[in-house]
Amino acid sequence: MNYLVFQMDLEVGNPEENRKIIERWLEANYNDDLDVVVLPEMWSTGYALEELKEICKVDGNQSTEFLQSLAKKFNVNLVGGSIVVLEDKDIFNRAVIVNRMGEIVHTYDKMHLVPMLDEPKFLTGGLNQVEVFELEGVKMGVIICYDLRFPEIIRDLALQGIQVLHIVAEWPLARETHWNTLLRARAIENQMYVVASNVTGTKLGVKFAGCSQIIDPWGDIVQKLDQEVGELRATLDLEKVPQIRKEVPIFDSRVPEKYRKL
Ligand SMILES: NC(=O)CCC(=O)C(=O)O
Repeated sequence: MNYLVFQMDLEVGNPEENRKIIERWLEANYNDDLDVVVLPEMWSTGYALEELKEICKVDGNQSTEFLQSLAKKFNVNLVGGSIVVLEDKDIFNRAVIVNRMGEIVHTYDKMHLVPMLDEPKFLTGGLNQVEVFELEGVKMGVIICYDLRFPEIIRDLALQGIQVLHIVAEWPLARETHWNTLLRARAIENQMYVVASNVTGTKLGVKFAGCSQIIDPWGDIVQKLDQEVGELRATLDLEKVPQIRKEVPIFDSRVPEKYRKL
């Protein structure tokens, strides 16, 4: 499965410009045998939290429709990062997954809101549990940034059978060590591929970590960026998932009846 992951430097509060950045980037980096393209968290707006409601009202569904037309134009599946969506009075931070035909196959609203970035003041946490989606017959999951700190939901996805976990993020440089460590831990403890797209650059006084990366089910880093704008390009060898789960059979060794329900 051939992946292309964008590490983006976005324009805060400017969805139109960010759509142009993504389209130009994909035009420059596209190739015919691509299966999945991954974008970061809140790529259309960044953390323009005070303006989000107004942006949502003016911009409407344009970013969702953009993802759908992009997928069709380039004949590629999109883990389309996340975008903000206004529903009644609530703003959700929503990951959108689109297949090659431009059909939305899955959405996920960020469940855990980040106090350090003031999210609870402006956003509503997702109401639904995490669910699996399929692209090209492969079971996958997506979570959003701070969710990475909550292994419960990732185990939930692993037990639902995912082989690839996507993390779309705007993770600050101040906590870069946490980012790198938790991504790797999630790959090792769940024996699955982890594909992480983060932003880079300094926005509204926050420097973002970059460090987008792909980690295999053994915990080895397949590819990783530093702080530059750029992309990861890698082929995931999905045979590794059952191989490693056979070699170290943690899913067979689990004793859930002994675990306290938290
Ligand atoms: N955008 C985010 O969710 C940032 C998460 C973060 O800063 C952290 O977990 O630390």
